[in-house]
Amino acid sequence: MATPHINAADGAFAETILMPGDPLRAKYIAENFFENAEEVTNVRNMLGYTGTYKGMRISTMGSGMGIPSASIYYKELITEYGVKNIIRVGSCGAVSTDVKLRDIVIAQGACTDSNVNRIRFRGYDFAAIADFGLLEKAVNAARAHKLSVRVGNLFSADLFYTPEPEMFEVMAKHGVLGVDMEAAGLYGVAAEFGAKALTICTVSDVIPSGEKMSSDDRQNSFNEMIEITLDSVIA
Ligand SMILES: O=P(O)(O)O[C@H]1O[C@H](CO)[C@@H](O)[C@H]1O
Ligand SMILES: O=c1cc[nH]c(=O)[nH]1
Repeated sequence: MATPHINAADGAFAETILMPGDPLRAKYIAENFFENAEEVTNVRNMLGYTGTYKGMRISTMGSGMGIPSASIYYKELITEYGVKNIIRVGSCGAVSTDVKLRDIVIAQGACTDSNVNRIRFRGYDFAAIADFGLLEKAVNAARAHKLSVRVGNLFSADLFYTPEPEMFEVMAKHGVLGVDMEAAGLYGVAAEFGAKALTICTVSDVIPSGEKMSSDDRQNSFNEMIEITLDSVIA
């Protein structure tokens, strides 16, 4: 039922939902990839839509930026709307020049400087990992599209503007592929409330070289990632 943050009717969401941080990317996904898309929620302009993709009922909704915002929507979608599979379709910053602008990164796991998973896991370190079935299907869909993807660790940061930029080198040394702000929180919420989760990101900037996409590109140009994701969920 409706919550303080989601004003959709009961049953308004499909079991599988694609969640970018940006609500206008959710609108773009609904308008350009779904058939019969209908807006189902708009509290705070955090837009959500349900339609079909190749005959399968599917939803998309923005999560906002950062683990605290996104965790509210992830949790309510699971516990109040029966959502079973959440796939974050985000952007990330590469921490090494081996990872290029527009590369697609699938987060098998996510490190973080956020305390949320320690709060929910009684102070211990929770290994924030993707659902293997969703991950495997996404990799297979990328192969079918003849697109190479990077699979590995992201780092979900609380601060976009970090006071500790030297950490990017430490991350690169440890094989982290990029920085986002939600994946580790999504994996923690999914584990706590019994849903499946995956994060797929397109590299929107390369931190060591300073290359970056415009906000318009981040909103409207992630078609390859969206196609892989949608084809993986109908597989
Ligand atoms: O493009 P989205 O999905 O919002 O993801 C990334 O972009 C935002 C920061 O600019 C953060 O939410 C980060 O995780
Ligand atoms: O969270 C993010 C997303 C894109 N680029 C970054 O540097 N950080």
